[in-house]
Amino acid sequence: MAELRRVHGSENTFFLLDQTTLEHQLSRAELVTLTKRLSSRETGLLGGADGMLIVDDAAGAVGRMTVINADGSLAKMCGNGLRTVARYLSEKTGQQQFTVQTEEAALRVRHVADFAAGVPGFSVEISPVSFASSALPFAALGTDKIVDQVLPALDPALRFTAVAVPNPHLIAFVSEAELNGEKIGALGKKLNAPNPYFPEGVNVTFAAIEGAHTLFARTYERGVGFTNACGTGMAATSLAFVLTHPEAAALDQLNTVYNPGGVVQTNVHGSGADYWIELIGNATTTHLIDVPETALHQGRFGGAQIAETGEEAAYQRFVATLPYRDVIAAI
Ligand SMILES: N[C@H](CCC[C@H](N)C(=O)O)C(=O)O
Repeated sequence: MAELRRVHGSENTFFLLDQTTLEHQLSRAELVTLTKRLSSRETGLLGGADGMLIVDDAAGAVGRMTVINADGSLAKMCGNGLRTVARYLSEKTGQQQFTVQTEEAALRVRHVADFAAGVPGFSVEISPVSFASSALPFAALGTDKIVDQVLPALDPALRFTAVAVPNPHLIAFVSEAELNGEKIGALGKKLNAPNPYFPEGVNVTFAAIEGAHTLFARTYERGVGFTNACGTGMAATSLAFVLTHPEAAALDQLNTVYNPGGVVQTNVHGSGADYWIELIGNATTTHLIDVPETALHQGRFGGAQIAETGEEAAYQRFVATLPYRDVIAAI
């Protein structure tokens, strides 16, 4: 039997598979097929998911995380997912503070205080950060760097910031009303279909400034579509917040970022070419799932034995206490 876990950070939901526990590791092609089938919102397991997190061994780190989006594409990073992988590896090894190898970098993670009873918290490093057009990549927008800029090819009025952390993000600060408008969906679809501007796609985040150090963020994700939250998106948006709204945000200060699935805290550090962001939020395991290993190799999960952990009830009690329920209801 192999074990899958269903996990989430701010209800950005994944299946987690530790390849090191298998008799035979799944090939990349097998992982892609399994991810698409498990994640399907129509025919997937437990209502599908936003993708899959694969844990492997890594030299010089406690483990390696690979992220596969629901559509089978590879993601360079996943902030909400990394918190759940950090929790998994923390419980597996007994360590409270360590590094996890990701596609581009070994990132620091640590166990922090619970957000509420039954809602474990983890903090993860988001880096490396780049504004270079080659890092996202973007083209045909008449600029080498996008910081607080109107891009008429995309929208006549919004001011955009684009940053790789290292997965690609395009950010605009908008009114609360525009969080639930058509604009973010249309832009997300356009820039994640074949297009000359972001040839590899881009995660699109719209954020409303709710007050000093406080945002509400919504993301249309590359390889997925709308998600309840995007950790790297909220980290990238916090950096854009510091750079473009110095009256409301600053380096080395905690921000609170509400989202349709809950809330995280962020803290932007560094300067110039060397920013990094702390992302702090829940790391919740909702289900433990036993599946024969041979079935996983074939991309099947019929006959899976599923046990609920009870953590989702605790999480729901926690989010019921959060503000902005009206904003979420209107989305
Ligand atoms: N949800 C993730 C990001 C997934 C990134 C993916 N959609 C891409 O860049 O391809 C997060 O919490 O950071």
